[in-house]
Amino acid sequence: MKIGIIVHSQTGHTLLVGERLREKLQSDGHEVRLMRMQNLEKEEAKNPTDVQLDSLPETKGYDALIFGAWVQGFTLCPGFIKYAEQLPDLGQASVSCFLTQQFRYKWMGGNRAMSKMTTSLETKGAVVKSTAIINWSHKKREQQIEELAERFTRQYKA
Ligand SMILES: Cc1cc2nc3c(=O)[nH]c(=O)nc-3n(C[C@H](O)[C@H](O)[C@H](O)COP(=O)(O)O)c2cc1C
Repeated sequence: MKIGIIVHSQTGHTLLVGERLREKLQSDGHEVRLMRMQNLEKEEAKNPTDVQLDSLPETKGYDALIFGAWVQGFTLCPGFIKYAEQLPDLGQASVSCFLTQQFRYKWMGGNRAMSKMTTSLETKGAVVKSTAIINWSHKKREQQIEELAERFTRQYKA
């Protein structure tokens, strides 16, 4: 399958998870494109309207899409909200989502951010199949990333 992984990553954590996922998907025989976007200038803007993105990755032309973003101020980073708002209709596409966050527990912003992330994509017609949250300071972070790559990859037929 042709799979697009689209991540918003400011300092590189979410990108790194995207890279791990790409490796796993590729080793299963998929054709994968990983696309990263970042905020320009006001890097930690709190309001999506104040965010300027360096790119708007294309969602067309893939058999499956995976989105990644991060937790900012106990909710979804505004850069991803801004990106999701401008997306075209995703036409019932099955998508998967993941988040990274610094804190060890998902209830410290992760769950709330994931709920926003899935809603923002569902508003565009997507059907969210799988979700995952990586807690960056958790001692089992490596295991979390491996589990994510394994579980997400299992959904697709090579
Ligand atoms: C302004 C700001 C606010 C943040 N707020 C939270 C938060 O509420 N909860 C949390 O767990 N991590 C928080 N973080 C940490 C990031 O979610 C974490 O470092 C994430 O992995 C960054 O992803 P990136 O490296 O892909 O940009 C915050 C980071 C920044 C810069």
